[in-house]
Amino acid sequence: MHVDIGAALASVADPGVERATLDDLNKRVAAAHDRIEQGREADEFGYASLNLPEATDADAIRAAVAPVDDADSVITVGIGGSALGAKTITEALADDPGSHVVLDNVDPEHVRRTLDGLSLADTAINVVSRSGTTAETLANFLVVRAAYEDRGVDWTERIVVTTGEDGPLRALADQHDLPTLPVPEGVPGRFSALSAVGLVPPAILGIDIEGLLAGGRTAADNLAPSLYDSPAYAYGAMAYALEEEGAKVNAVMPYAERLESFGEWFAQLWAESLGKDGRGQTPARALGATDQHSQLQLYRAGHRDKVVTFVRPRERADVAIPDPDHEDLSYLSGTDLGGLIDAEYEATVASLPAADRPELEVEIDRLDAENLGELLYAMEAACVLVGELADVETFTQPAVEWGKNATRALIRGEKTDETAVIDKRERLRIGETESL
Ligand SMILES: O=P(O)(O)OC[C@H]1O[C@](O)(CO)[C@@H](O)[C@@H]1O
Repeated sequence: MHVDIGAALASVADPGVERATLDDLNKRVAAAHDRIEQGREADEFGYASLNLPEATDADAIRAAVAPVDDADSVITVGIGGSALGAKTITEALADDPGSHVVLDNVDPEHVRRTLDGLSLADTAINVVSRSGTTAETLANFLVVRAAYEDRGVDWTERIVVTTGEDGPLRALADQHDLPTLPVPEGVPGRFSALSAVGLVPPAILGIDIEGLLAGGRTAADNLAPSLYDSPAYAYGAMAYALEEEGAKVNAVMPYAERLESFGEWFAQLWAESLGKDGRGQTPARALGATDQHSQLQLYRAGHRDKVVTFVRPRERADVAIPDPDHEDLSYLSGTDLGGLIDAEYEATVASLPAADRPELEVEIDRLDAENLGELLYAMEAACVLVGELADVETFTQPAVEWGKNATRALIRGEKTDETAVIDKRERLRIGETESL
């Protein structure tokens, strides 16, 4: 994996980072690296995330999924970091990405349609919740369990549960003596892709989880006291410096359909870790080449408050473009789709500095287990570095609790501080809808 930060230097971009500023920042990168390494050595809460490639027991995961690894499909019931890592990995690496469906929302129509579309006898259930209490996950699990029972499929024979030591999900697993895996100690969900939290569906679907962990180890080995020696820290330091210069939005634009969910995973990692104390880059999700025809106008000519992060695998599949039978399409003759998307990548990447806008490039050799594991780990390490440089609480997410408390009160019909806010919310309704 390599990162190219040249097009975000102030010499070519606004906002941009002066080389001297970056060199000064590198002194703080060295100190942050020491703090991170100290946290890793002590397996400190949060920093333990960066020990997963060594700490994760791939054999234990394979043993836990053995009873269900003949399944044609997997349904993951989880949300946030308990779903996005597995979703990213299977979308990128599964022979059939459609063999992993993820219920990470409680939209009744979507849940019903998803369950109706599955042969439950051939589908393994992967339930994941670090806390074991998340309402969406527990509600969806109860619905999934009832669907298995309604169709006469013994759900207790088709399930793996990954959860913490306490909570209703752990109690349920113990009650039914279900195969369980522990969530990694001291690792927030968004950092847990390279643990059982992210690796159970890949293991069931025959993906090389050992290769993912090896890639994570490669990225870990490449952490260094200088950003000029570490792709992960180069990315993190430049993203931080760009935010300081006004780049409040980080649009992640992978040029690979199978990395679309990577953008969703990155969004939680970046937003939930760094959105603290009135700061944090807003992660925008884009996809190349598609969003050249959608969001690129804004990235090139909108507010000077963005950096675009391009991600691409160098190796591409060969899909020939048949000779065109119209002279206006003669430019397509002799190339293939891989050549076309790479030309579009080069053109779009260059179009940002051509409009003196910053962009960062992250490149992997190919989309395989090792390279994806390296990419995931590197972005996690970059995020931890930004948290150190920004001096925020990278590993907690207190701001999400208000909504959870309000939801529980509304469901229970209780009057709380939160429901009082809901009741007196400022409204100015325009238009008519039928009142239910
Ligand atoms: O794994 P759990 O405890 O169900 O939490 C799911 C997600 O919800 C959050 O706690 C936010 O509410 C995320 O940090 C986490 O990934």
